[in-house]
Amino acid sequence: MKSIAVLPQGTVSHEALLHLFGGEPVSIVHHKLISDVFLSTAGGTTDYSVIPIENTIDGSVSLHIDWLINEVNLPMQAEWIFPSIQNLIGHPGEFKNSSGEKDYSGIRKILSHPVAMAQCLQFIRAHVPWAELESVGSTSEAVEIVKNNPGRGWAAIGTALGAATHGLEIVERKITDHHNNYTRFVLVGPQKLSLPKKSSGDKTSILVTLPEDFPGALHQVLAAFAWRRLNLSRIESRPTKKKLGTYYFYIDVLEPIESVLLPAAIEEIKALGCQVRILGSYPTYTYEEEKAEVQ
Ligand SMILES: O=C(O)C(=O)C[C@]1(C(=O)O)C=C[C@@H](O)C=C1
Repeated sequence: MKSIAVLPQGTVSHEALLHLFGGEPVSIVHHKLISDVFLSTAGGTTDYSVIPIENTIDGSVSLHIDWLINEVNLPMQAEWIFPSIQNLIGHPGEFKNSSGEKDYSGIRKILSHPVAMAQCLQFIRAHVPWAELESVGSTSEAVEIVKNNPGRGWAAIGTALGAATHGLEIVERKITDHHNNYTRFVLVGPQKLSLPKKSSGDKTSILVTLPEDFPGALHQVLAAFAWRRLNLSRIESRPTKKKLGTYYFYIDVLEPIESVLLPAAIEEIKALGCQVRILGSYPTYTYEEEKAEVQ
C-alpha cells in the first residue's frame, strides 16, 4: 500500500488527497507542518507527499515552490485540482445572540493558514474588521487551537471536515472571496504513480536558469517552445536566493517529456547556456466542476 504524507486530518490537503485516490486504500501519515510533509518523503519514510502549489485567489504558494526547488529533490508525479471551501468555525453557540442569531461582535481573533486567510479577506473586512488575525500551520490546526480555547472569542477559518474532526460548529459557510476557489496540488515522490482514472493530459515542469549578461535570453528560451508549437500553461520567476536579481524560471509545458518535440526544445535551451532541471513529467487531473465553471 502506498504511504502518503499530508497536512493534518481535516485540512484542504487531506480532503484533496482523499479525492485523488478515491476508494483506493492508502496509508495516510499526517504532519503538522508542510516542511515535515516534504521531509517525510525526502527521508524515505513515506512514498509521496501532498503539496498545494497554487490557488485561484491567492496565486502561487511560493513557500512550497521554493521547497521543491531548493530544499528537496522530489519529482512531481501527479497534479490535480480540488476546491478550497473555507468556513468560519467556532464553539457551538459562542457567536450567537440570545435569540440564536449569528452575532460576530464577540469575535476577537481569527486563526487560519495564511493562504486560507488570504482567500477570505473580503468576508473578514466586511464582517469582522476588528479581529486580530493569526497564521498557523494549517486550517485544521487553527480549528484545534480554537477548540482548546473556548470562551475567548476565537474563531477559525477551515474546512467542514476540520470542524467535524474537532467537534466545532460552522458559524458561516463558504466565506471565500469567490466561490470558484480551487487549489492546484502536486503529489511528489521518487516513484512513478499510476492511478486507475483518466487524466486530462500530461504536463512537464522545468526550471530554467538563464546565463548572466545575455540580452534576450528569456525571449530565446520562449522561442524554443514557440516555434515547435509547444503550449506553456505557466511561467513564473523565483529568486535563486544566491544573488540579488538572479532568478529561476519555472515553466509548465503541456506535453509529456517522452514527446518528440520537448526534449529537442530542452536541448536548444541548454545550447543557449541555460541550466535546465526537470521537476517532473506527470498526468494532470481536472476537477469536473471547475471544468464546467471555466467554460
Ligand atoms: O491548511 C490547509 O487546509 C491546507 O491544506 C494548506 C493550504 C495551502 O497551503 O495552500 C491548502 C489549500 C487551501 O486553499 C489553503 C491552505
